[in-house]
Amino acid sequence: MARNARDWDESDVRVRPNKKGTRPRTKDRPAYEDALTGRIITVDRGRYTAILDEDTPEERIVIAARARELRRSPVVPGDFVSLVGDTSGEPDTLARLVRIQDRSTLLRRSADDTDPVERVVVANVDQLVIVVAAANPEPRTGFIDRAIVAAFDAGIRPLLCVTKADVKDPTELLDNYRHLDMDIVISRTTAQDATGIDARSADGLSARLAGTPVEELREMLASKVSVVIGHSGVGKSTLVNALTGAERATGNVNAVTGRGRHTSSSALALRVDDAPDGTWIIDTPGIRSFGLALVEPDNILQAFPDLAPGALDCPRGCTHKATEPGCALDTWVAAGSAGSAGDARLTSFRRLLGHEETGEAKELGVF
Ligand SMILES: Nc1nc2c(ncn2[C@@H]2O[C@H](COP(=O)(O)OP(=O)(O)OP(=O)(O)O)[C@@H](O)[C@H]2O)c(=O)[nH]1
Ligand SMILES: [Zn+2]
Repeated sequence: MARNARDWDESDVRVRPNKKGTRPRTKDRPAYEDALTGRIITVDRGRYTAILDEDTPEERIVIAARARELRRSPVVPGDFVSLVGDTSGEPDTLARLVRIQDRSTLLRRSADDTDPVERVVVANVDQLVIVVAAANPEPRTGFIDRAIVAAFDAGIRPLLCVTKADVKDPTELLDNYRHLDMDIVISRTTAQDATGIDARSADGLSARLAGTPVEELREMLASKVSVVIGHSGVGKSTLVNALTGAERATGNVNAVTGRGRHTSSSALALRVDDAPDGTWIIDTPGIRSFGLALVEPDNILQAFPDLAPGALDCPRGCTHKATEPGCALDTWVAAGSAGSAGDARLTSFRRLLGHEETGEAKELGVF
């Protein structure tokens, strides 16, 4: 089962327990009754950029520092936080961030599959947009499957976006995902004399993307907060820029973040253009994939809904590994119940399952 999103709050974040067992945050809370709520857009060297009074005439960007008692709690893009002190947003002012509000979802990862240390990536996102290129770089199903598992485990809806369909037909890749209830967008560039959306990439070059897929994606993002991940060079920046009008690479941050240059290594929430209020996309330049050390094996299986029913016939305690003599998944796949890509799906599932033992996933270049 997916974790219930409502079960998450900041106490799930790795905070070292207070020795006395008291929780100062709770004790201090009444003092912050006049605090204002902001949405964190980005975090950079101990400074938290928040947007306040969103979509009102008073909307403003406020920079904040964390209160002492929160020093060990990660604050990430997408977090709603309570701010006190100078929340005017005037130049050179600094507000104080006193509380991380309860999170609806929390996307975490371990640095790799054997690293139990969790890092919080983003909070309160509804969707994970997994961006892969049809070619150049070659798509890796292991990467996609791993991201789906991470999304499933966090109670976040995954979407798949395949770029560069002009370079290669992605049909074969997509055969792996036909049996999943997952929305897929196929993006491509179009001829310079055709209509489309010109968008700059991270390398400063402009590509003209076909309009229809970008509009499909824009609709899927509407009124939601989505986080995008993808390997370098897949066209993630181009896509994000097409949706937001931001030109991150050149340092011209979206109007919403206002001042200053943005270091392109930290995650940044951007408003989606021509979309309803509350439509945000969080770009994650440093994050290419997820270690799954924190994910229960059963949640890995549940993220493969084309295989999961086959495991009902497994012997009790079956680990579903390739070495299990009685694993019913082999029969399930051989019978065609998981479709024509069943073999590849089972291999991918087992590779993710085996992660904790071998580190093999990494060596095989699944990342
Ligand atoms: N042929 C083709 N090229 C594309 C497409 N989308 C993006 N590109 C090009 O691919 C290159 C990489 O695009 P970026 O947007 O910089 O890729 P990225 O995923 O942001 O890469 P990093 O910034 O390194 O993370 C650029 O030269 C783009 O113009 C596409 O659909 N088709
Ligand atoms: Zn089994």
